Amino acid sequence: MLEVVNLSKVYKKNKAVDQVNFYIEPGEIVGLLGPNGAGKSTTIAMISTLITPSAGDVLFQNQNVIKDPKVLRKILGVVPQEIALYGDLTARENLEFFGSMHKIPKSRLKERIDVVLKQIGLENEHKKLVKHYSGGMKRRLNIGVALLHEPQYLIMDEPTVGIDPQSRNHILETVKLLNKELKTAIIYTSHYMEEVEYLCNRIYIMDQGRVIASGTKEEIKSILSSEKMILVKFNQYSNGLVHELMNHPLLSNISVKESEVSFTIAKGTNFLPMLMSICEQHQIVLNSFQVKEPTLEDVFLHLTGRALRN
Ligand SMILES: Nc1ncnc2c1ncn2[C@@H]1O[C@H](COP(=O)(O)OP(=O)(O)OP(=O)(O)O)[C@@H](O)[C@H]1O
Repeated sequence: MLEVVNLSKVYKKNKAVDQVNFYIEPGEIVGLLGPNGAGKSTTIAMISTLITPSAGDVLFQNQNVIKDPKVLRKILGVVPQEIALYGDLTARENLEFFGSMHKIPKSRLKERIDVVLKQIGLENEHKKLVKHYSGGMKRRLNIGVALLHEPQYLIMDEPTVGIDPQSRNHILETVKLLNKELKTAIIYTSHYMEEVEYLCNRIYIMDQGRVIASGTKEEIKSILSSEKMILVKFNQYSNGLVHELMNHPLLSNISVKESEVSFTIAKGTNFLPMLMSICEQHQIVLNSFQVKEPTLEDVFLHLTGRALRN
């Protein structure tokens, strides 16, 4: 098990990471979800022993890896957020270079490179210079580099930022496959809640350096179990009606998108008749009234009063 205990990083007065605790067991996919600046990358950099914590510990099988990172480096692969590749080399040459840095013996490295190129779907593109790759292909190769030494644990820092949908799907499926077939444990950071919801067994939601919620998807969503989420659509946008809903004492977490309004309300409240009469006052037609399942985004909004994506 890999574990972080009361991990903190302070830059001058800014607490980038503030007493974060979490763990990942072998074979799990754990999500680290949070908006830009939440502290995900800093947490990962500390686990990867790239930066030194201001306080707290990183433990692998109860051994402190900050003091002695050798064991961890053998079993951990890290996919950084920034693309770290050489544009004037081909994919194969990049893998050869990074493989030699990991001190993988030459005979074994060739075999590993062939396997990795297949895993990342670049087996037919390995002779191209990386500077001629699309953004998505570079992202895939960035992942390949981290897979060369067959890590049991893999950390992926926002691996799908800024790429085309096809490459994004390929990366999501690669993550699933690595976990299913090789039992690789994966820490997946993202601010795309749908990715984390799709991939992860357990999730930690971070905001402003702290973990503000954690558990399985179901456990996290049950934070909202005393409330129901409602989405209503009107025939047109009305300033007066929106103003009235915003100030309604029974509603919270109101979000308005043109003529659609979503909000939460205590379970057991029959709001429909009240809404009909508000619509009548403002001469607006209610086109639909839908009770929806909470998402991780809704939980984040509930806990912080802000949307996950900015
Ligand atoms: N080297 C640094 N010096 C000073 N402040 C830093 C440094 N690195 C990060 N920070 C600050 O720490 C906070 C957390 O940043 P971090 O990059 O860990 O967040 P994040 O959740 O990974 O965000 P993103 O999704 O944008 O990568 C931010 O306020 C950031 O400005």
